[in-house]
Amino acid sequence: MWMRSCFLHRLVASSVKISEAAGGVIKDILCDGDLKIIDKGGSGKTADLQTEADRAAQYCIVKSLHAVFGDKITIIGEEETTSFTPRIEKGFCSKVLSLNDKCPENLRDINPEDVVIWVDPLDGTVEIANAAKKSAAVLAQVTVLIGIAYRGRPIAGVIHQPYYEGRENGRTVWAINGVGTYGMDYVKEDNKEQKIVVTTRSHGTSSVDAALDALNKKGLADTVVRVGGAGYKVMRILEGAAAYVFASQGCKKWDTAACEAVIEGTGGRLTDISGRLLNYEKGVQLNNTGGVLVTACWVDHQDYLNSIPDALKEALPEFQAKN
Ligand SMILES: Nc1ncnc2c1ncn2[C@@H]1O[C@H](COP(=O)(O)O)[C@@H](OP(=O)(O)O)[C@H]1O
Ligand SMILES: [Mg+2]
Ligand SMILES: [Mg+2]
Ligand SMILES: [Mg+2]
Repeated sequence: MWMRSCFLHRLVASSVKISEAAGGVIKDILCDGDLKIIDKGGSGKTADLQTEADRAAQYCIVKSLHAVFGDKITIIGEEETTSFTPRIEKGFCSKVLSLNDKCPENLRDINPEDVVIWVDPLDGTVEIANAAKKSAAVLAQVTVLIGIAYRGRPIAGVIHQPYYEGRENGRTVWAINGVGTYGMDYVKEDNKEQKIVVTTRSHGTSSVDAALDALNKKGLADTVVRVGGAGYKVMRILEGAAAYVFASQGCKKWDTAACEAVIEGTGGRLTDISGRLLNYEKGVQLNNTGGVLVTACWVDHQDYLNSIPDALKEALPEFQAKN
C-alpha cells in the first residue's frame, strides 16, 4: 500500500511508527534509571536539561527517517545524535496510508526538498529530570513530537505519548492538513463549563503570570493548570482545556510544529501571543520569541489575543538578533 501512497502520507505513516519506536527507547532508558543528565546551558536563570532518553530518542528518529527516506531530507531536531540505540524503525502506519485518497490535491506531489521535519525527541524533559518520583502523572507529560512543514508552514504532525493510563504503547495523535486529526479514540473529554488554561510548570515568568491574570479577569481562564511539555498541553486541549498560554520566550519551533498541525486539524489555532503565524522554514530562528497561544476550536482565538495586554506583546519581539 505504501508504494501507491504519496510522499506526505508515507512520511506521516513512517513518522507515526518512528515516534512510537522512540517512545519505546525512552521507556527503556527511564526504566533503567540512569538518565545521565546534562545542562545544555539555558538563558541564564533556567537550566536547559538533556537526558540520555532525549539523545537516544533523537538518534532513533533521525536514523529511522534517513533509513526510510534517504539522507537528503531536512531534519531539524532539538538534540544531537550522540547516543546510539539499535532501534531503527522502517514500518508504516496502515491507517495513515489507507487515507491517502483524502490527501488534498495541493499536497499530493510536494517536493521533498521543500519539506522540513521538526523533531523534539522528548518534550517535557525538565519534568522527568527533576521528579523525585516518576509517578504516572509526571510520566504522562512526556511526548515525542514530529512536525512536518512545507514551504514554512506545518502541514502534518505527530504527537506520541508513551505513558498513557498504563496502555503498553501509550497513544499517538497525528494530523494531515485537509485530512484531519486522528488517533483520538482514547481521548476523553473534560468538562467545558470551566475554561481551563494550561501553561508552563517549569518556565514561569512574571509575564506568563500577567497574561494569565488578564485572561482570568476577562473570564477566559477560570482555572490555570501548570503542566510540562508543549505536546502534553496540546493533548490537554484535545481533552477539553480551552487554551495553552505561554507569554514568554524559550519555547522552540520543534515544540510547536507538530502541535500546530494537530490543533489545526481539530479546528483550533496556534499563533504567537500577538496573533502572528510561526515560520518553520529551514534557517529560521529556532525560538518562538513572540510566545505561544493555542486555543481549542470551541473558544475564540481572537478573544484571547485581544485580552493579553499590549505591553506584554510589545515586550516579546517577533525576532531576535541572533539564535
Ligand atoms: N526558558 C526556556 N528555556 C529552555 N526551554 C524552554 C524554555 N521555555 C520553554 N522551553 C521549552 O519548551 C517546551 C515546553 O516548555 P514548558 O514545559 O515549560 O511549557 C520544553 O521542551 P523540552 O522539554 O523538549 O525541552 C521546554 O524546554
Ligand atoms: Mg520540547
Ligand atoms: Mg525536548
Ligand atoms: Mg529541551
